[in-house]
Amino acid sequence: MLGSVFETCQRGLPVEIREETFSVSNNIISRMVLGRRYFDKEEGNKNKIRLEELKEMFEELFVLNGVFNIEDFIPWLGWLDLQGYVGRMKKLSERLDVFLEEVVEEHDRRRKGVENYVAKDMMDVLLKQADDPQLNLSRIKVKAFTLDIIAGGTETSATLVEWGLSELLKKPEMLERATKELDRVVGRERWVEEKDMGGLEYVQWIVKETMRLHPVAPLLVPHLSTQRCRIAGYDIPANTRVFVNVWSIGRDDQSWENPNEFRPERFKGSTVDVMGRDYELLPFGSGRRMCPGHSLGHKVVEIALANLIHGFQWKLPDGQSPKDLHMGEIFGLSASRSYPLVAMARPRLPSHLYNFNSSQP
Ligand code: HEM
Repeated sequence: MLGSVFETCQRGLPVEIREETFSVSNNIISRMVLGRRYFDKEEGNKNKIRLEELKEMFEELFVLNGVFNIEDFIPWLGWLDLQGYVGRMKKLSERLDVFLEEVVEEHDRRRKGVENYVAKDMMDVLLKQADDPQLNLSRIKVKAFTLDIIAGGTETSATLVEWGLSELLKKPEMLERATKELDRVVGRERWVEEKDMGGLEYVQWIVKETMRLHPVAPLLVPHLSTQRCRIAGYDIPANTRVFVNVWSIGRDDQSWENPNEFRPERFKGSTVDVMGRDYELLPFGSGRRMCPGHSLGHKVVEIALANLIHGFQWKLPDGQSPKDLHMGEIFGLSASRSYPLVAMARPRLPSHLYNFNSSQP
């Protein structure tokens, strides 16, 4: 990501932040789950799918997961598909399946005939489990599980880093404070590493504040009550579909002072965290069904944002002032920016640090 941003600014071009953040989070998750990068920015690599195409499919997936589909509530209207969502879902599912089939087949070929094959990635592990008939893990379940993890781990982190940088571009004094902290803790001779994060208090506050104002799943994922219960005076019968509005909870003036303002310092001396224990801040949900990737996702967002701030001086393109930067969001399962963030970057570290070896699989 850093090498790609560097190349773009060397050419004097504005950086499309989302392209970069999507690419980095997707590469991380794809190498963990599928064993290699399956996606490429460039066209024409026959072993890889165009990243742009995947991004477009995931955006559609998140929009369709969040839409209000009339037939979910009035099932007898189902055959009409009044809003056309079901048709879109089927089309998308076919497109995603082509990719997933290819991945499963590649993994199957690799394992075939190899005695005591040692799993190299998550899909290998799943396919090995699927060999056991007692587990009832069909091929379709392996594909569904894989899709959940890739989609859950890509869109979310990418969206948050884009929001974080947007907020900082709106408040240049905060960007400056974060840059100074990075210079003090990391210095200008290297990139930020995971072990540095403990000392980067202000950057950590920025990430928490971004998650408070821009929870990527504003209504979490729909839940179902298993038993009858009463919350804040409301009776909720068993088997009720429940939405938890973490977007509103994060902006509730009973819990937060000046809730609509982006103010990372509010976390100074506060023990409120994002791990599901503090109900006023629930970007990953809470309890049994909270995000299983929360620890990874949190780290990816922190390290990606920290390095973007550390490695580059950022400003909005000519003619755009911070107050003009539009902060509207799209409503879907995830709340991303309605207008992608575009910004100008200038390298601020010694030039040899931008020489990246991109030979990783
Ligand atoms: C900063 C990044 C991330 C954020 C903000 C985030 C947020 C969330 C939220 C809010 C939920 C729903 C929880 C609920 O309804 O209570 C969720 C579920 C889920 N997330 Fe994440 N997530 C992130 C990263 C990841 C990563 C990296 C992975 C995979 C490695 C992942 C995989 C999943 C899966 C599979 C679920 C569904 C869990 C279930 O239904 O039991 N997420 N995530």
